[in-house]
Amino acid sequence: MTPAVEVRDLHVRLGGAPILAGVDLTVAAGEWVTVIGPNGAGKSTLLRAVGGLLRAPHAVSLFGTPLRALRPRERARVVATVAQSPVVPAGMSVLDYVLLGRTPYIPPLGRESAADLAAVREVLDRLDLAAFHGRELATLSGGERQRVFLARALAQGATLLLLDEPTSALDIGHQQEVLELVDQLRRAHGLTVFATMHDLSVAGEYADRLVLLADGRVVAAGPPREVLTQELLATYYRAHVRVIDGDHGPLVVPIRPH
Ligand SMILES: Nc1ncnc2c1ncn2[C@@H]1O[C@H](COP(=O)(O)OP(=O)(O)OP(=O)(O)O)[C@@H](O)[C@H]1O
Repeated sequence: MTPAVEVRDLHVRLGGAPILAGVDLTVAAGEWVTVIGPNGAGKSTLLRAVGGLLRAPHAVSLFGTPLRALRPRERARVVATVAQSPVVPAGMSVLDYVLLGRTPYIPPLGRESAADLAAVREVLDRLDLAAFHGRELATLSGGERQRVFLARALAQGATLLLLDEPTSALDIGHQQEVLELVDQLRRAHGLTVFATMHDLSVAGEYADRLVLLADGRVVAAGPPREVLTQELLATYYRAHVRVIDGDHGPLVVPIRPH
C-alpha cells in the first residue's frame, strides 16, 4: 500500500549547518508514528520538511505524490500541521482562527459556506471550545490556545496530521483528552498521525512506532518497546531512567543518578 509519508535521504541545512543528515522513514496510511529525541535533534525540522514548510522538494512524498508536485491548496487538503508555537494573529477570535482551517475549501475571493461553518462548530464542540468561540485568541490560556491550534488543524479535514509537541502546554487531564480525541479521529476517519513528543511514556502509549532522532539522524525505529530501552535512552539522552511495563506500552521513569 502507498505510504502516507515517505522520506528518502532527506538533508536539511539551516544557517549553514547540517540539521538533518540523510533521514529515511515511512509512515503507513492510518499509522501513528512519533518522533522522539533530545533537544535540538531535528524533530521539528523533520516535521516542517514533511509539511512542505522547508525546501526539500525531492526527498518527501505524501500518499505517493512528491511534495513538489502539490500546489499549496492541494497540499493543505492532504496535510495539516500544528506547530509548536504558531503565530497568533492580533485581535482574531477563536471562531475566525479555526475558520482559517477551511481556507483550502473556500474559492479565491469567496466566503465560507454553511458547511464550512458547520465543520468549524463541530470541531469546537468536540474539543470543548464552543464557549470560547467569540473570545480573542490572545486572551486564552496556553492550554486553551493549544486546543484551538489543534481545532484549526482538524477543521482543515486533512488526512495526515503533523503534530509538533501537541500537548506540551496542557495539564495531564487535557493532555489525555486531546490525545484520546486524536486517536478516536484517527480510527474513525483513517487519519495518519506523525508527531513529535518529549514525554516518552505518553509517546509510547499512543504511537504504533517511534522514531528516535539524534544529531539529525534516525538512530532507532520500531515499536515502542524496542525503542524505549534503558540503553538507548542512556546513550542518546544521557538519562538515568527505569523502564517498566505498562498496559499500553513501556513507561519511562526518570531516576535521580547517585
Ligand atoms: N533557521 C535556523 N537557522 C539555524 N539553525 C536552526 C534554524 N532552525 C533550527 N535550527 C537548529 O537546528 C537544530 C534542530 O532544531 P529543531 O527545532 O528541529 O530540534 P528539535 O529536535 O525539535 O528540538 P527541541 O526538542 O528542542 O524542540 C537546533 O540546533 C536548532 O538550533
